[in-house]
Amino acid sequence: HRGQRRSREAVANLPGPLCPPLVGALHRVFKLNPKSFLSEAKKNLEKLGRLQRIWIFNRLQIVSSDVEFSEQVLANQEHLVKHTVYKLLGQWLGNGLLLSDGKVWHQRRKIITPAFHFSILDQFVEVFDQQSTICIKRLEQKADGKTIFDVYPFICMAALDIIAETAMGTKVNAQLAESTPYANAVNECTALMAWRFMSAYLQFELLFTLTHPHLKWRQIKLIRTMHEFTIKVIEQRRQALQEELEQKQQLDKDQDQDQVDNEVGSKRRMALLDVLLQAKVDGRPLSNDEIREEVDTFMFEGHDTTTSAISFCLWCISRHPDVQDKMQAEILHVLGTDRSRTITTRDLSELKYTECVMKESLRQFPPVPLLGRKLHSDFKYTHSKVGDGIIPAGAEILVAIIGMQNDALYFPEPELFKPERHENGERSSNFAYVPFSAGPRNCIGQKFAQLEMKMMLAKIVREFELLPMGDPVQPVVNIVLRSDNGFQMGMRRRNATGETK
Ligand code: HEM
Repeated sequence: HRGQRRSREAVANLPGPLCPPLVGALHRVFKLNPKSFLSEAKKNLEKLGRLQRIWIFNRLQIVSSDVEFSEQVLANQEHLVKHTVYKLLGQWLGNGLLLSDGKVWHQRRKIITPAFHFSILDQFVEVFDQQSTICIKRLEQKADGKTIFDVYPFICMAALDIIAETAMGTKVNAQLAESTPYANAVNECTALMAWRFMSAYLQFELLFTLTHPHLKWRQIKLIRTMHEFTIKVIEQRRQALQEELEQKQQLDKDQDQDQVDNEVGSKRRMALLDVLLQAKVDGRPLSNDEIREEVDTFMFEGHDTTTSAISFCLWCISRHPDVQDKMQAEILHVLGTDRSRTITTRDLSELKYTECVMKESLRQFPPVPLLGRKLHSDFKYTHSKVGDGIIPAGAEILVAIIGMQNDALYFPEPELFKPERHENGERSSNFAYVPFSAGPRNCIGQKFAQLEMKMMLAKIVREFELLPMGDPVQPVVNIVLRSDNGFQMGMRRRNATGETK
């Protein structure tokens, strides 16, 4: 009780809604759902300011759209434990990089970082190119200039194919008719988790189990399907690597080095999984289960976020013909008229305006709209407006990326879609724009995601004119940011020089 009083005193300087003793702001929580979340948050922001404290029972939540405060949270090297809400994903992702903390996270982050090295990502660009081509073929059926459709499922399947092939080196054919049970399970499980995330009580495993036993059973089955598949792939890759190593040693004995490299090195593309198989922690390799947790984490983090990012960006492009024209001219200039030519990392690096379009869409619609930490010790902060203070151990902090990136203080007229604001890279604070987070727990897949996004956007805009047809997006927070009514648009094919018929 005394601890409670101390905590309440510690944050008394921060504004917050009325929080009666015992229950706290429970009345507010009942009002929240994914649809109301963003509008309620906006109302609170206008009423209470950028930094707020909210008590729910005896749990303290600090909600920050305040760049000065968020910077200190994100850059902090000690407070790296995730918010309780992330536990929802625990049975699927285990101790993978997204959820782990402490020593496990430190060690894993260190050995996984080289897996995202430029030389590895460079090989993946070929996969991005090939899978985007399949995506375009599938979109053709809708591109009659008249049909209104939701682009989301098309992008989602392409993103799933991309992450499976790059993370595991295995095709799952989500985009083709004969998709694997694994691809279906990832898709269904992601949807189930997003649905559970929508409700305050379904997030708790016990309450979910008690109220929806059939869905709990389904969840167990889906997770088992995914885990069995991932483990099988890991065992196969481990064996293949071993065989290659033996073959290389044999060749080494008889031939010169150049020939060995040619025959073995060029055999196949590395997958993120191969890097994990060769990694060692304190002299020992990772176990199959540890590797599985990481591969599952890539599968989840690496397709849901990019699908949201690409879908929102395509929708923004469809609603801004002037932006689309400028982007299309750049794509034509850099990639030329031969659509069969393979697109390289170098080509992508020259698409400067396209990059600004991506940045602007990630600003307005960040796929990860909020992120959260749980404090295991007191957190001291300094602040030019509310003064210096302490957030007590046990509290949870939510950093509202979406709030900071749509703040007129940092982005004048934030509701306007203006890629040009990123052209000279000027920003009053680096931490006002953090779609991939920042600091020690930032997104390890940032470069991967940017290359994938650029490839898909460039190829789709080169092939089709996106038309402003259908209803506007209705952003909702479903783990990642999605749109409640999909991403509606029309499309019309372009000829090689970019004109539409
Ligand atoms: C546009 C796409 C993406 C966005 C906006 C995004 C954003 C983020 C953000 C904001 C975080 C921090 C989460 C937190 O603090 O709780 C994060 C972490 C992470 N992301 Fe991404 N991400 C994207 C794509 C990817 C991809 C493609 C991969 C993998 C291939 C990936 C893998 C991860 C992992 C493993 C973490 C946890 C890192 C750690 O805690 O050490 N992400 N991402």
